[in-house]
Amino acid sequence: MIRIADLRHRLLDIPGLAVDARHIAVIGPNGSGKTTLLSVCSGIEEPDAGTVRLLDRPPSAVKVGWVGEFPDRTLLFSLVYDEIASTPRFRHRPCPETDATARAAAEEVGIRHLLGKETSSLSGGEKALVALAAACAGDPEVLVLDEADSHLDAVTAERVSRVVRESTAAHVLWCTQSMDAAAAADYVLFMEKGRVRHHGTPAEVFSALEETCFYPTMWRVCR
Ligand SMILES: Nc1ncnc2c1ncn2[C@@H]1O[C@H](COP(=O)(O)OP(=O)(O)OP(=O)(O)O)[C@@H](O)[C@H]1O
Repeated sequence: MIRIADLRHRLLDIPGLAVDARHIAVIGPNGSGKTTLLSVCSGIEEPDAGTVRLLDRPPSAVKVGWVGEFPDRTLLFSLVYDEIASTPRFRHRPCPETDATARAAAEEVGIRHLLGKETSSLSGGEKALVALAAACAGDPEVLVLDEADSHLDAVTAERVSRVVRESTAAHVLWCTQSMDAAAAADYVLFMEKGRVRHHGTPAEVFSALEETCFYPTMWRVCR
């Protein structure tokens, strides 16, 4: 369960919200506060006021895997292997376990062939996959993806969706500009000007957005 109460942070103004769904898509116009909400829910930023609880705990007490919109800005290490291994290393896991975890995460995301490469030599999409592998290597309880699909071709985006579907995370908070991807979520939050304007199942939320550019293309085609 994700619970938000009296949350105010910069433009965010969310009086109350309780979501008991696994795959939650966060959508809305540019500048509506999606990244800000994800940052607060991940514990990256402390809210100015109010509370966020993930699994009945503050975000700082939850294992959160974060995949940002611009992996260029968040990858810390020069080697792909070290980037993925950094997650278990930061948790002081023993070396053999760290090695096995890093290799398994790379395998899961389909980038084992990149393990020996320099992160600076990767494409944008490859960097996003490395960031996802590093997030998965932490065995996250909550996985947060901020437009992680924005640099990916359709096949790679599907691979990311599969990894996310198969992850053991109790919640996946996924901000996306792909309304077709959001339509496949269990729950959708539509943000506007810092507020959650609509929330519910994809059918509930998109029925309110039918005349806007936020209506999924696949649904429009199939109507
Ligand atoms: N560190 C910051 N300090 C002050 N204002 C900020 C900061 N980060 C974001 N903002 C402002 O908060 C608003 C919401 O930004 P945010 O990145 O959360 O929107 P978004 O919905 O994720 O947008 P996009 O779809 O363009 O990524 C924007 O107007 C932005 O300028």
